[in-house]
Amino acid sequence: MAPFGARLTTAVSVRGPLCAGIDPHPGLLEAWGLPVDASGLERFALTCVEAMAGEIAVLKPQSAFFEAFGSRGIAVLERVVAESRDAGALVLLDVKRGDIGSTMAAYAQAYLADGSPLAADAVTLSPYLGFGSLAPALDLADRTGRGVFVLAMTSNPEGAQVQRALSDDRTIAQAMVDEAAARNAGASPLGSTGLVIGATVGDSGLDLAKLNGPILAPGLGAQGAGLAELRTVFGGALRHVLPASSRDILRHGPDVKALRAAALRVRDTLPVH
Ligand SMILES: O=C(O)c1cc(=O)[nH]c(=O)n1[C@@H]1O[C@H](COP(=O)(O)O)[C@@H](O)[C@H]1O
Repeated sequence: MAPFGARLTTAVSVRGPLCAGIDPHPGLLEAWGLPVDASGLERFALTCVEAMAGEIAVLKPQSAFFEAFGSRGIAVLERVVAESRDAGALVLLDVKRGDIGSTMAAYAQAYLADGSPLAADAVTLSPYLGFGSLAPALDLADRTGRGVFVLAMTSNPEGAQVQRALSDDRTIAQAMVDEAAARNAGASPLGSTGLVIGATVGDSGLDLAKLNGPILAPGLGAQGAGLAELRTVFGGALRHVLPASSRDILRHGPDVKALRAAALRVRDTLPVH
């Protein structure tokens, strides 16, 4: 497989820069008239795939909502990953994993190894056990043409306690940016070590000039961010940003056409890269 950074660049140039989240909140299942059980989860998630996987560049299923239903939920997640990819979308599996290196290698096998039932195109990772602890996942992703999005500055206000703390005159978040930049140095058109920076964080103080990698920007819609906030947070780095929205799109279901139209509407408000 070609490197993730290259595949993402192509997908965004063809389909536009939106990452649509598949977050089957129990409240959304109810709002769609579905039972809050594994069968409702399946209907919800596969409706999202039917509506969006043929049109949207990146789909981001949030693993927790599937795990909540145990093994039947995980089976649904496997189908979401496979069917979304079959329809041409890239799948970013939102698992926010981070562990000591030897265990991280097992998470890497689960999500980034060829042939694993849950292998996606990319995953979200948490570097707050130390960026270096993620090496087994970053290395495997590089070997298999997959990508990672490492949490740098998250959209929740509590994140600032850790992420904006200073260490050696730079914020912890900037240290994560610099680590990712080192991994991406020399890659063309774009490296495969991405970052997560919330669209809601305001003035981040981050220097993104050398990142040379994709930036996932959740917080669009339900968390209050729009185009103006994206411009404030990212300025000149906006061309590498993949804005993400979940609930603000999903509330338009269960009608497939209405859901698809909502996703396309959001996509078409975003700046073309
Ligand atoms: O990694 C993420 O996707 C993520 C990081 C972050 O800083 N903030 C954030 O909201 N997210 C995820 O993005 C999605 C946001 O959903 P909505 O607020 O419904 O658009 C959820 O799945 C969150 O877990």
